[in-house]
Amino acid sequence: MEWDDAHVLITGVSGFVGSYLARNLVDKGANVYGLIRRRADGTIPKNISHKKIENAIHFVEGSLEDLPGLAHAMDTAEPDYIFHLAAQSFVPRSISHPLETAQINCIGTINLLEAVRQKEVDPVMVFAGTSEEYGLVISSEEQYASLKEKYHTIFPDPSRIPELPISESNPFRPMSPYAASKVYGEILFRNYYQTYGLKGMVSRSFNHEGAGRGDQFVTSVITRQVTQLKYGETGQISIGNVNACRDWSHIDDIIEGYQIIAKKGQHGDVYNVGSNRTTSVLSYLLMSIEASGHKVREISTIHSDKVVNDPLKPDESSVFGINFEKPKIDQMILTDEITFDVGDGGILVRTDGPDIRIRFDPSRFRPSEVPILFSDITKVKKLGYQVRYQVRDIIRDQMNFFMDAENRCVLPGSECESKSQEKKI
Ligand SMILES: C[C@H]1O[C@H](OP(=O)(O)OP(=O)(O)OC[C@H]2O[C@@H](n3cnc4c(=O)[nH]c(N)nc43)[C@H](O)[C@@H]2O)[C@@H](O)[C@@H](O)C1=O
Repeated sequence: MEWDDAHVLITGVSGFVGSYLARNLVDKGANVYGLIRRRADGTIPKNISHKKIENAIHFVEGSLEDLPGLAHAMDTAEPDYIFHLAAQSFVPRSISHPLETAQINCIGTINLLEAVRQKEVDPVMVFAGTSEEYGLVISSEEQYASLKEKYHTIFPDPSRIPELPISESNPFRPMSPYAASKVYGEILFRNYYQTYGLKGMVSRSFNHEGAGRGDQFVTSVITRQVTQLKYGETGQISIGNVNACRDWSHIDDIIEGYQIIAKKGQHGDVYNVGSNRTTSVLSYLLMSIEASGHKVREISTIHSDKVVNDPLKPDESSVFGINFEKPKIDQMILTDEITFDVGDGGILVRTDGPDIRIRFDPSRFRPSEVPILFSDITKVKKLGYQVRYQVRDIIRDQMNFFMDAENRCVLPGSECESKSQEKKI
């Protein structure tokens, strides 16, 4: 894709996605401008120094909450393209800090659009929307009945069951302040196109992961702990809801998706970007254990008597009327043949090496949960999008990242933390 000499402004350039996208666009010859908050201590964000792009991009100091600063960024960058990635993106944080989330994700987005409108620049803009906007997706009649009992009302009522895979016309049922803030942002983006003619498009990206993914997200939570276990730095793995199923993509696929939408998408339109598969948190964990060198033979719950032999055995039976490759344990979770809850205490994993103990940590369970995400990506594929990576590729990259002891370290104030201090400019 041609990016030579294009001026590209990225909000959230120091984040996980922003830094991958910036590296990729620099390699393709773009002039990349990154909106970045002023850092009193003059340090370079870790994601930027890891990607070795501190001298390859132009930093524009500013924040989404500061409209004059954003207007200045337009003058400096004169953008042909804007990727609006900056956000408070951690769902539990939005539950504990809803106002902060709204300030950054809602007010920040309208500030950006206002800066573009008032400055009369004319960039093509891509908004990082999310599969969380779909939120509560109905996967079976039984699940629908139990959700009705729990929430009393499901709005809007499903027009088909299962509502899977999720296409762009699925209804919004956001389940967190984060998800609601993204619905606001995307509708505003589309509204600014309809009302003012701003060339905004929306990528509804499903979960995307890779080396350097934020510490708090489940794929990093898992691969870090599995690596720590390998090095004898921990005795067990702590986790929350292992039944949740996600459509995990490799970050390198998702950043191509953003670019394809920018170059080939229709202004004012919306595109799912995902991998058209779904995998449980439990499978991600078991696959990570296998990636660390131990074949998984059997799992059994600690405080109850649920047992599954050979849980990662490939299964190609159809679920939701769709044939797709998944492990046996996911077939069981997706058809409600088995579910795990806090009362089970955890899971003992028998491998061809040591037994591994997984503890269910009640503080990691969410008060409102999105049970399943599984994308229909027909629309973005028509623009040329392709899924190149499997879930095991993501796990491999994350495990390799955590093989480096500095990357594994998260304990504040510890010796390894001081060694991994961000570089000074
Ligand atoms: C597309 C979307 O993708 C991300 O949102 P997310 O799906 O909430 O991502 P996550 O990695 O925090 O959780 C995934 C699942 O994993 C379960 N889970 C179990 N145990 C732990 C656990 O210990 N930690 C976490 N974080 N999750 C756990 C948790 O309950 C949930 O069901 C963000 O990028 C968001 O910005 C976004 O837009």
